[in-house]
Amino acid sequence: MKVTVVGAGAVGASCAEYIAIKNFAEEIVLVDIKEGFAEGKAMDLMQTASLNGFDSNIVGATNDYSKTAGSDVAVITSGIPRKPGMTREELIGINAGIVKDVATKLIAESPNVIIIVVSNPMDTMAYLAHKATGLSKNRIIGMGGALDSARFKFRLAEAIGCPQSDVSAMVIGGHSDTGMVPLIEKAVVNSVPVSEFLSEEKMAEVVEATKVGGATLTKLLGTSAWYAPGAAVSELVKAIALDSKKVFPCSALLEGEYGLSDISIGVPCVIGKGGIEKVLEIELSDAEKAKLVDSAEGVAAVNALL
Ligand SMILES: NC(=O)C1=CN([C@@H]2O[C@H](COP(=O)(O)OP(=O)(O)OC[C@H]3O[C@@H](n4cnc5c(N)ncnc54)[C@H](O)[C@@H]3O)[C@@H](O)[C@H]2O)C=CC1
Ligand SMILES: O=C([O-])CC(=O)C(=O)O
Repeated sequence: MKVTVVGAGAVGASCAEYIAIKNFAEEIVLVDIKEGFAEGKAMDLMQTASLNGFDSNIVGATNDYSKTAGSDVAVITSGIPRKPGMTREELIGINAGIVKDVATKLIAESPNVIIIVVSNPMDTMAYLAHKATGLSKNRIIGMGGALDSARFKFRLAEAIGCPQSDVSAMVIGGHSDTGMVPLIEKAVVNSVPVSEFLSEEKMAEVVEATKVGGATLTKLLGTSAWYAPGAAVSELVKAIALDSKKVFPCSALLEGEYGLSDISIGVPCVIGKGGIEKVLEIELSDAEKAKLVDSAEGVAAVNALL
């Protein structure tokens, strides 16, 4: 498998590192507009190969898309991150132009590529990538829910005092501070509902901490996070590479599912070699449905700014 990662900054380099360490890709191409930056990150990462025990070849390129030709998967992380106090939506002005340009260049070199959109505001950038490229809906995956669900599991395990590996939980909806819908009623610790362990008040705290997970880290770091985002992307790429049919919440273009259309938003998806192979329409409670509809209104309002 050949994977391109556009943007060799914090998230892009983390994606490349986790993909390399998981050792399922033959080649990883890092692309950035900053002269020499991607080449430097690629060389630095390649010097970890004997230490970390991987065989992937990592190459860097300054804005040279010919190096990306024949990619199976391309991850778009190019663009600016938010600073403390900002929302993801405020990044649209700069990032929309970058995502549109990059998506078009990627398709020109790799007509069969599956694109994973990471740049924020992610749901709107995934929607824009659809509009700009006309690719079929299975081939554009917005990454947000995989990360938000990992943060939800972290918060649940912390509150319950159990290992994260025992927690199964999912966040759907828009990847925004107010739009995420952590499905607390469906969250379990090895099949036991989390309500057996946590009070209503504690569950509400966990949900709130999950929704502002990115903002909390941005305040601490001065810029947004990269380790968990990179790890989340690497798991999506791995599911495609291994055709594993794993379920992740991803921002998918909806055509009537959940009563929503003409919008990319986080819903559970089966991920395999075809990208989004299926959007799963799970049973939602009335409260969950109402939150998803609210979230979709928020995403649609941002899409209208394109
Ligand atoms: N969807 C998600 O869950 C997450 C999304 N993000 C988003 O990912 C994006 C990247 O974040 P960071 O890596 O922290 O930022 P960063 O500033 O560290 O890296 C971005 C890189 O993109 C490059 N770049 C800018 N324009 C480009 C172009 N036209 N072509 C190629 N490269 C270009 C920059 O030179 C820079 O190296 C941000 O928009 C951030 O909000 C970050 C974390 C999670
Ligand atoms: O918070 C941000 O701006 C970056 C991001 O999407 C995340 O870490 O969830």
